[in-house]
Amino acid sequence: MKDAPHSSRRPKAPAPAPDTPGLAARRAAADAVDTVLEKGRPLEESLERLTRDLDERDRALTRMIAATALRRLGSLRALLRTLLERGVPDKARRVETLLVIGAAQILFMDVPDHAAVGTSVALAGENPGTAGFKGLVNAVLRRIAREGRAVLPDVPDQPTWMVEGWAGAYGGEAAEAISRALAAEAPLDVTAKEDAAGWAEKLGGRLLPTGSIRLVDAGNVTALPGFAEGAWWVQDAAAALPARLLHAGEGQRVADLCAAPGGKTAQLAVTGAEVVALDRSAPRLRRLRQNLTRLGLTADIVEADATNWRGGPFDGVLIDAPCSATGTIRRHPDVAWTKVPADIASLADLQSRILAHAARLVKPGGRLVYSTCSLEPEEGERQVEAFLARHTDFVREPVTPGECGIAPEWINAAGEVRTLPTHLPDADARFAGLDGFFAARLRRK
Ligand SMILES: C[S@@+](CC[C@H](N)C(=O)[O-])C[C@H]1O[C@@H](n2cnc3c(N)ncnc32)[C@H](O)[C@@H]1O
Repeated sequence: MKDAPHSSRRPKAPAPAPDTPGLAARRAAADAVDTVLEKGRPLEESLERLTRDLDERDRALTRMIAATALRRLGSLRALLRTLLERGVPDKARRVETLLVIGAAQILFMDVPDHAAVGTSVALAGENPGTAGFKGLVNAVLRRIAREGRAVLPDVPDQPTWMVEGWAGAYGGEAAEAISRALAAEAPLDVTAKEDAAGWAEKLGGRLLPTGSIRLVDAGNVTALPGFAEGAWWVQDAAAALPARLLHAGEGQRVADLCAAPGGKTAQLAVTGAEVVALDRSAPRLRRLRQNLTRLGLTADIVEADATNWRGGPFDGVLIDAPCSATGTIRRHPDVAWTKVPADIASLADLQSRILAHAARLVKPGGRLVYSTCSLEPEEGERQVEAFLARHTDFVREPVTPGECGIAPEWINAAGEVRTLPTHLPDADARFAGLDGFFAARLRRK
């Protein structure tokens, strides 16, 4: 296809009527995608601000469009490169965003093509810098609507450096499969305070071998049975494993050193152990407090830095360390585009400082569980190797197959948990997958 003329001589297009159906949602979605890509800000944060004045339906539509566009950005950008001889105009990056959100709706969402095309064209017309590209947006999106998914290049949806890193860690074929799995939407997993089987039935979900409950097409989470009364909380099935590995219980004192917003603190509190929930972020601790209140659980909440906090000693310490979160791209597709390789190195440095300090808080004979929701070995396997080389008073306590419902293929040769988005396959793709998590259990001699 030839690019439409990039005319700047055209008269400025009139602003569309503010009540064009669905236009506000698309504008917010485009703004959210721009904020993620240009400022590196998390999608959730942008959505909260940009959808404040929208009704519930439009908020959901905005979220779905922005998330789908970011989830499939690699192949959508490749598609645009094949369709635009001269590429996306450099001075009008917004044009690319309007094409990407339009194509995401046409190819991956249940939205009438004319609505996807019309709204992107209307948004192009709103801005003097993009109004000259209305014809191009219209022509490209109409062609995509005509040709459908057949024209989509089969390339990874995440940045090349990321996928190459996974190929180095897991092999080329596995990396391709991980990349594909991360481009799928994740199911909703929840952890029940008690009676997981009963709640699985009441929620119409599946009880997984690990004890988590998996739901698909769940809709508004807060409207589900048991939410208001605090019977369960949202937590990916893989994210629920590290706290279980501590085997905390009554009579024990345990510390959750990177605790907010409290998914793992809640798991530890349910066991009857005395729990210190520490985090350095006050706003995130506010969410932790709200979550524990809803669940009717208690913990000693501490705002402090885990690299120098004085406390303990504890029978068990959990470090769910701050990380690149590349294992959660199914749920947070912005992560693929807000992280750069240098982030991995600086996060690895923080992780090793937290680990080194946490070692001092563990009683002799006590356990230390270190976890990250990252696929990067620098934040998992390498981190633990380096820790053990420096701390000869700690040894690995290998995870055994079947323990906590953990499948043998989720355990590496060293006895650490390494889940991948390709794990827990299912004939019904909506039920498949796990977040990519790493968890090692260590014991102080
Ligand atoms: C992966 S999140 C924890 C998620 C939490 N464990 C859960 O299951 O809900 C990492 C947390 O580490 C906190 N954090 C980052 N650096 C920290 C530090 N130096 N000391 C304490 N907490 C820190 C962040 O504020 C963030 O809440």
